[in-house]
Amino acid sequence: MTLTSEPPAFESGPAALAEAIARLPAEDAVSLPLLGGDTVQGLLDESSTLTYRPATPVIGAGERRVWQDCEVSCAVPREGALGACARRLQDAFHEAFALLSPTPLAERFDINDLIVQRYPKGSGGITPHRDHIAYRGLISVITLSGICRFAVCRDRSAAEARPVPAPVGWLVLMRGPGLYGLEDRPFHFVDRFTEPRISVGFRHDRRAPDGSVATLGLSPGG
Ligand SMILES: O=C(O)CCC(=O)C(=O)O
Ligand SMILES: [Fe+2]
Repeated sequence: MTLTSEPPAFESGPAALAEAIARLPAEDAVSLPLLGGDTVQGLLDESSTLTYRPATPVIGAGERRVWQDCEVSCAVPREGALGACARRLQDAFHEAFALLSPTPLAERFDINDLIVQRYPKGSGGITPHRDHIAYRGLISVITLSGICRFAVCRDRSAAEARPVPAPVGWLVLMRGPGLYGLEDRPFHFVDRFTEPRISVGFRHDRRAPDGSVATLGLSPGG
């Protein structure tokens, strides 16, 4: 039986996370350093053991079409390093929420959706899109390796693209519906893969049955 992994240390504390969250109504997405090299390596090691499938290359129809050029793994074990990172992130967000008044999110928020994405060098990335409406509150993406451009933009044509730094170990934090009572979702995209890249996304999916990664990840009696 595998032991549940220890939670990682974060390079940004609750105050820095709170400050980042408070900027989201105006900026749509912000980023900050989160994980040191050893932690990133542990997550990379685990990510290399997962099973991947090609992302559906085209989703949506007509003008709403989105192209995706990556592999995805949604089968992330809850008891490993990625699960421990999700739990730590969830706790850190709640510590940050407690520092902010009014509260940024007046609804349940737990991280119950983990996805690892692998993009080859030269990938077409993911064209401008909005994340699914079921992903509420805060959307987190941590870069584990590689280089690309992550940008927020005004529409599907990538108008007014504004890059959000996403170096290895950094958290890109994007607002999801419900944050500060805002229900719209920012358009964003990833492109310019000058190196292969691996990212991990942490989200709250309103459609998921009750039970966050935090609860699911606990070993019996733990
Ligand atoms: O890999 C990333 O940085 C996240 C890309 C994205 O926007 C998504 O998967 O919805
Ligand atoms: Fe997205």
